[in-house]
Amino acid sequence: MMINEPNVTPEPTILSFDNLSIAYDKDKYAVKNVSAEVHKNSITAIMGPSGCGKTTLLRAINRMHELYPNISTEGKINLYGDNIYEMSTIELRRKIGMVFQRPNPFPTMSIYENVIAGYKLNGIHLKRSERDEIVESTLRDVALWEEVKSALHKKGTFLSGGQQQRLCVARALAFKPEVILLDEPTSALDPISTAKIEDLLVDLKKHYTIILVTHNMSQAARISDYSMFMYLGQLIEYEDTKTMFTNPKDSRTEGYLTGKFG
Ligand SMILES: Nc1ncnc2c1ncn2[C@@H]1O[C@H](COP(=O)(O)OP(=O)(O)OP(=O)(O)O)[C@@H](O)[C@H]1O
Repeated sequence: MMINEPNVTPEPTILSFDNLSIAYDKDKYAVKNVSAEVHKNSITAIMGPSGCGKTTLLRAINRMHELYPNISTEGKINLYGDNIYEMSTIELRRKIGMVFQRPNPFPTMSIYENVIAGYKLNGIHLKRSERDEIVESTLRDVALWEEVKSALHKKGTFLSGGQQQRLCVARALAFKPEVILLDEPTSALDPISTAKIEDLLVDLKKHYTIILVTHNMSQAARISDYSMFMYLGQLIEYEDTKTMFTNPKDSRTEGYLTGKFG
């Protein structure tokens, strides 16, 4: 398996989890006492068996988990030291964008409208020239511009699955967020589209911080700088990816990585 080499100097912290616990129902914790610091301009993979709390932890970072009715959250998440639970969700979601498992461009919107959908939904008016600039530069960032520049006013859903997912990454990037969250972004894609998304993420970490939930261990090994292993809601191990894959400290991490469960 190809394993990403660790960076020589660790990047500064951008985001920290401070004793975070989340329960969907009273006393039924999906995330338990998670404390960790996420490094800026790097890719952090969250791994672990089904139901271990990966998606809940990821959604807590832009407060999407609050959409569930009886959810309770204890502890804090800080972005550059500021508690995200004290920010407005609008402000927070401009700083922390999200890409989902299945490509989900807004079906009634064109490619062009999808890229700038966040501005429209937030009632932010842009001049035509500003819109054009954001659409072109963001589509260039996700390596989609050349493929779609003559079809900008066609529906986003007319694109292939891999192109649609790059469009969804573009939609998340249009506000120039600090952090991009991705929940198994390639699990619905073929190997060629998956490789393109992986290359894109490695390229994007120069300007953004990326947190990725993945079931695909080789993907985590290939592209992530840091790996978290979760089990029954707890963060069992968090290391640079090379250490995690070559020298896991906890027997549960080792068991997962060697395919004993998952
Ligand atoms: N909406 C919900 N209501 C109640 N319990 C939930 C809800 N969503 C998740 N859970 C529970 O919380 C725990 C963590 O789920 P979560 O989806 O975060 O795990 P996951 O590691 O992302 O799983 P998977 O890999 O299968 O997507 C599980 O026990 C799950 O059953």
